[in-house]
Amino acid sequence: MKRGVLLVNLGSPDSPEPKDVKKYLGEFLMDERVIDIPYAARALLVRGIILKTRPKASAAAYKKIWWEEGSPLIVISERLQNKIQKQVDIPVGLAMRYGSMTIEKGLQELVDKGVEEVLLFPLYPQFAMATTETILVKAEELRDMHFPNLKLESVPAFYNKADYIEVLSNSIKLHLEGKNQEHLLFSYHGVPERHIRKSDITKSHCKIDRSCCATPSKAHEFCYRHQCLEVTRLVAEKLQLGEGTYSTSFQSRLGFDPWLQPYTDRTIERLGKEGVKNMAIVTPAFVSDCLETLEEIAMEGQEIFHEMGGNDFTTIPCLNDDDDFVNLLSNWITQWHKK
Ligand SMILES: C=CC1=C(C)c2cc3[nH]c(cc4nc(cc5[nH]c(cc1n2)c(C)c5CCC(=O)O)C(CCC(=O)O)=C4C)c(C)c3C=C
Ligand SMILES: [Fe+2]
Ligand SMILES: [Fe+2]
Repeated sequence: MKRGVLLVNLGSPDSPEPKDVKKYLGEFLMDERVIDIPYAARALLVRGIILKTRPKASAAAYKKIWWEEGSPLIVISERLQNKIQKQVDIPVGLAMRYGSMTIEKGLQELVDKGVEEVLLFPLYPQFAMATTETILVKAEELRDMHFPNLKLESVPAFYNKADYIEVLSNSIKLHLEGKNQEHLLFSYHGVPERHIRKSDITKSHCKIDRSCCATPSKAHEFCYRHQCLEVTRLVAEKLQLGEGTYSTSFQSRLGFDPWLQPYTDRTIERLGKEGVKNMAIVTPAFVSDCLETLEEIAMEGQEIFHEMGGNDFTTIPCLNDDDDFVNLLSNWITQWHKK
């Protein structure tokens, strides 16, 4: 069987104009795995409330980070794809879960190259229903509708793979050289707490308390919170970070439901108030820099820190198309191809 790979990331609007942002947010937020409430309530919330105001504000934020070549997330994902393609012998496609670079087009391009078996590669280190799961479900739906003979496999969450932790830790170390930060904050994209309970395959383990994510359980294969806390723990171990010099928080909450805590903006505020003058922040839920890292963290986060009296605020870039990350993903793809 001829094999190929489809890298899949989240997606971005076609442009930072409010009409394109509205179209993109409409598709994204109407996904039942992102806003997981019944269809009628979701439509009312998204089309009746969120899309009336958010596109203008989001478009203004996108304008601040947009590159000449396009959305950073898309441009970086394309660079990653091109570099991986140079290292592996099978076709490597790229698609986005939302927006114009659809998974359907990505699968079609691979099929046109004669591919009969596709390795779906969600570009997320941690599993979440709003990211990995929605990609896999969408790809299966498309296969059943348009490509009935195509075989699909997928790469599981890679948050705890030793070689990934090594590449991430080395990148953090490199970007912190000579920085002397007092605190390193690991900020992950948040999700509503309800998502964690829904993904708990044991239906009883996840209590979102101090101990559940540290107590071994089958639930952890699909527990976003456990997987984020593990990345922090493993990197801290590798870099020998001292107790109290690092912590974990969750960013980008939307709406009024409780999301995973502590929240990043409040944590930055607290650190500044406590007298921390020099902090750094890393965002390991994202493999590519995007709106949430370039604007929410590097711009807004920095502003909060300075307002609270902080001085140096270092934002560590995502792994993007760094050579070590390219080598890592290419190795995994080659291993799969040879199996
Ligand atoms: C209920 C809403 C949302 C959930 C749940 C959610 C989960 C989630 N998202 C990412 C990664 C990204 N999200 C990005 C932008 C973004 N996310 C939401 C909402 C939810 N995300 C919104 C409304 C937006 C758009 C921007 C805004 O209006 O604030 C991005 C950036 C995209 C870009 O174009 O740069 C990424 C990446 C993860 C990993 C995740 C769950 C783990
Ligand atoms: Fe998001
Ligand atoms: Fe847990």
